[in-house]
Amino acid sequence: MEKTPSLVVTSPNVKYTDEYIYSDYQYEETLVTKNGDDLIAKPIRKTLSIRTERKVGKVGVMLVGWGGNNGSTFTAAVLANRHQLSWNTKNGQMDSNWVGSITQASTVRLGMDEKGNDVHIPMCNLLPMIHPDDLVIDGWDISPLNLAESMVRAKVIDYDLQQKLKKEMSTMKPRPAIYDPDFIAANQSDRATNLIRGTRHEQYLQVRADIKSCRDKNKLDQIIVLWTANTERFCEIREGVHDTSENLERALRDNDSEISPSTIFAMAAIDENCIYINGSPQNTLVPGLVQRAEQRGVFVAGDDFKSGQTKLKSVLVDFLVSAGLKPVSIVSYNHLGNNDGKNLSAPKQFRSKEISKSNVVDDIVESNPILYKPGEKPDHVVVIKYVPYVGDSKRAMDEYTSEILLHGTNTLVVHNTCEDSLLAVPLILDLVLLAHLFARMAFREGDMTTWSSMHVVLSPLSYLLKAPLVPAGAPVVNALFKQRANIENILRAALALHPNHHMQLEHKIPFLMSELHSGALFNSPPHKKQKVAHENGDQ
Ligand SMILES: NC(=O)c1ccc[n+]([C@@H]2O[C@H](COP(=O)([O-])OP(=O)(O)OC[C@H]3O[C@@H](n4cnc5c(N)ncnc54)[C@H](O)[C@@H]3O)[C@@H](O)[C@H]2O)c1
Ligand SMILES: O=P([O-])([O-])O[C@@H]1[C@@H](O)[C@H](O)[C@@H](O)[C@H](O)[C@@H]1O
Repeated sequence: MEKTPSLVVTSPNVKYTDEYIYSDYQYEETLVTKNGDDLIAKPIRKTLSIRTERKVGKVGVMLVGWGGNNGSTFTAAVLANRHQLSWNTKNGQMDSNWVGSITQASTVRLGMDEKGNDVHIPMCNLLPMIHPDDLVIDGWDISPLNLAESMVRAKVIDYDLQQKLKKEMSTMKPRPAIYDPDFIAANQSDRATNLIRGTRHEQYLQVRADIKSCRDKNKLDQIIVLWTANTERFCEIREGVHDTSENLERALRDNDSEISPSTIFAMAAIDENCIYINGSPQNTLVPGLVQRAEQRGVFVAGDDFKSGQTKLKSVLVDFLVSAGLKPVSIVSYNHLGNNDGKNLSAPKQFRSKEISKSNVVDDIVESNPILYKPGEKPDHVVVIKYVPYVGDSKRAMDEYTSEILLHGTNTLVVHNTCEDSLLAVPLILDLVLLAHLFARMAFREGDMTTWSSMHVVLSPLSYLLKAPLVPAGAPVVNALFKQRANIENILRAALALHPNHHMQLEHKIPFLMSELHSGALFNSPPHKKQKVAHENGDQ
């Protein structure tokens, strides 16, 4: 395999030590105030110091729902890439890859070369990240099947590749899990034979013990617990139960029936100092759990992988509205035949998914008061049907109708067929890698003496999630390219690189064009030092 480019930033504002990358970054924003009908814009600038831990350590990912289509496919993908497996199909020999992962298969514009052409770098080469091959995988499932049997059941991986993975995956067996028939569809009961018995508190203790045993057995530095089990119904948030960390803990000890399995897993993860990520739409991360995460400084993220139909929606609606066109009707239909679709065929579980799939246009619509009056929204319908025959091959059909000039209309129709798990699994990898990276970053301003981590609710992961969880009071952003720019620019800031502005003035302003073509631009000294980046490391 060709050597991927490594990156060194030569700037007076970047300092590399053995332990950290330090950057001094000029964070700029424009503050706007309203004065009657006038808008007053005031640019501000803050000099931040950013510190990124270079050591990645040995990391485990513990999947809740490990035996599912996503869990077994994720495991297959990690192993296939680790062993650089190739396999035969009717279309010839196929090689392993991570297509669909932004960290492994997408690039970031780094800058321009001496000819003024853009230079791009793989996202995973910007800052130290876990290598997928090094991930230790473990997890739980209410189904007792080992991972090879789960892979066969999922019918996602090509047959010949399955044969090459079976032996190793047959040694992987999901740990018994927490099952509560009140939270997932009744049609899941036949799988539920691999269970942790006892009260909710006893189950919580067992999950903590599982995490400890995984950590000790594999000598892990960090574990990320990720929910890719079935969609649960929303839990009813109750005062005195879900509202504070203390009440949640008491309610758990009292075996309160409104505490869901996913909330128990999340609480156990947080209490074991493990990052917790919710790949499903239910409201696992109740207020008391977020408070607990804040108290303990443990990172959480959610909800619901943004893999296909919704991801496209967060691009199409952004394109339409930013083009001054007015989406007025959005109908998203899909059918699929996997177990996820079977679980979603139950009304309460579908409702969880309907919510996460429906809110994705709100921020885009609210950004344009020219087109939409306050509170006005497009008609928006979400339909999901379970059709066993098609299996994991989701068939999505969308219709977008927009008003155009002089009340004309434009209707876009999209048909999208895909193996749903092959779209979701790269997102699982990216969620793990990026959550782990953001957890290794710290920030301070001016003469602050202590470093501060990001807020424990990792909203930069919104790009990967349908219904992004954000810190209290923070705005929810769903527009896909704003979300991606958020990730890119945070990674760039950690290297004291300014956001990509795409102005390309070196190709538009004659004197800059001359500097570029004469080579003067490339020979100019780096900009002046803004602040010493702790010359001797962390003090
Ligand atoms: N494209 C996608 O596949 C996609 C996109 C977005 C969200 N999701 C969500 O990801 C989740 C998994 O999707 P999937 O296709 O792998 O579904 P799946 O049904 O194949 O896998 C879910 C697994 O979770 C297990 N399970 C159920 N309840 C459990 C519990 N309490 N503890 C442990 N295990 C439990 C089931 O036995 C099953 O093996 C679903 O909630 C789905 O809505 C999937
Ligand atoms: O990611 P996306 O394609 O918008 O949404 C998908 C739904 O359309 C699908 O029916 C469901 O089974 C998946 O879990 C996923 O949530």
